[in-house]
Amino acid sequence: MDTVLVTGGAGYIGSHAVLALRAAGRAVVVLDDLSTGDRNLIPADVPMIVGDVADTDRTGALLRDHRIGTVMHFAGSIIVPESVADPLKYYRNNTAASRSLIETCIKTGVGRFIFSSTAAVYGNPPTRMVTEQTPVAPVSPYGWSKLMTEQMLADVAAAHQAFRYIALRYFNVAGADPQGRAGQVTPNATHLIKLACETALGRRKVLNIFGSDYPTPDGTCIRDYIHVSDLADAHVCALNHLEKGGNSLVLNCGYGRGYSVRQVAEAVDRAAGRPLPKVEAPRRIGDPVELVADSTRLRDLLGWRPRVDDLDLIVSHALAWERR
Ligand SMILES: NC(=O)c1ccc[n+]([C@@H]2O[C@H](COP(=O)([O-])OP(=O)(O)OC[C@H]3O[C@@H](n4cnc5c(N)ncnc54)[C@H](O)[C@@H]3O)[C@@H](O)[C@H]2O)c1
Ligand SMILES: O=c1ccn([C@@H]2O[C@H](COP(=O)(O)OP(=O)(O)O[C@H]3O[C@H](CO)[C@H](O)[C@H](O)[C@H]3O)[C@@H](O)[C@H]2O)c(=O)[nH]1
Repeated sequence: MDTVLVTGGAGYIGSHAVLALRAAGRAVVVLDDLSTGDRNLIPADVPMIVGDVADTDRTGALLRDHRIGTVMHFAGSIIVPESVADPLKYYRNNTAASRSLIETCIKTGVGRFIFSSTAAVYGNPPTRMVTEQTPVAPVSPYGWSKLMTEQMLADVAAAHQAFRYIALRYFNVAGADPQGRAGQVTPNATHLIKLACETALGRRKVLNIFGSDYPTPDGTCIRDYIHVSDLADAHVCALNHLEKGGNSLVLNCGYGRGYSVRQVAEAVDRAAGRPLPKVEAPRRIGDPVELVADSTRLRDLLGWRPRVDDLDLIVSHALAWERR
């Protein structure tokens, strides 16, 4: 079996994909510039090249030398408000860097590509449940930078028969490896479950609840939180699909049910054994009211079966990681 290249493999989600690939018996090589990642998140015997995916000479040599058959492309910049303040960083490190990497794949004959996309491509969707047919309408440069990469992949796959891809649109990724081998280290992360756990451990004074007047049962926003290990498994399913000759796909990744900000905070209270300090704050600009993934296609087309679909488990794994 061919080796899999995991770009951004020293980051939060990529490191869990490395663990899932190894558990599936696959050979893996990581390419990461360590701008936000950490070498310690991946097993010591996984080869890691420190470099930028946009460095075409180095990446081309890597693809050839390691006989890479599939690229899983996690590397990128991920902070939505930062993308509003510095859009060119996102069009460089997400869109342009992905263009370079895709071109290197075409030049070296790598025919399978699995891409980390995002629910941010939907912007503020008109319906509660989001299917892959829901119109895309990003509201941030981050969302656009990812949608442009999806479009490149579709165009390149149409032009080159030997190239197939799967774009996985992640909803809210959370939790940590149940065995404590990896978790979120991303600096300046703005994610609710990470911040709530940091607050529960006294590293932050208070958890802001951004908006409590939304048209939802408890007034706070609703999201579909997917355990990072289940998401990592979805990548192994995607790899199997492409290796069996399956066609290119765009797939939502979530569980299909949502929790409110307050419900998440209460789950952190339960995991920590005491209530964390919370304060009601104004709405955060750009937040959609409710984002829940219809993940029927992921289940039906890839045979994905979640193993940790439980908010209390997600939160307890995230808290255990923060305590480490
Ligand atoms: N975390 C989420 O909730 C979420 C949601 C949707 C999509 N995504 C996507 O998933 C992917 C992984 O996100 P994450 O949460 O693991 O973030 P992360 O910051 O932990 O990981 C990104 C990794 O990529 C590396 N990197 C960044 N730019 C690089 C470059 N040019 N060349 C080589 N390496 C580079 C970083 O050092 C880091 O290890 C990203 O593409 C992100 O957009 C994440
Ligand atoms: O301290 C906080 C942090 C977040 N929230 C709220 O919690 C919900 C979830 O917020 P996150 O920042 O955890 O996640 P987002 O839904 O904003 O965005 C995440 O999911 C998106 C896809 O849906 C993108 O992929 C993006 O990269 C990723 O951060 C939102 O209503 C937000 O307002 C708070 O109330 N307080």
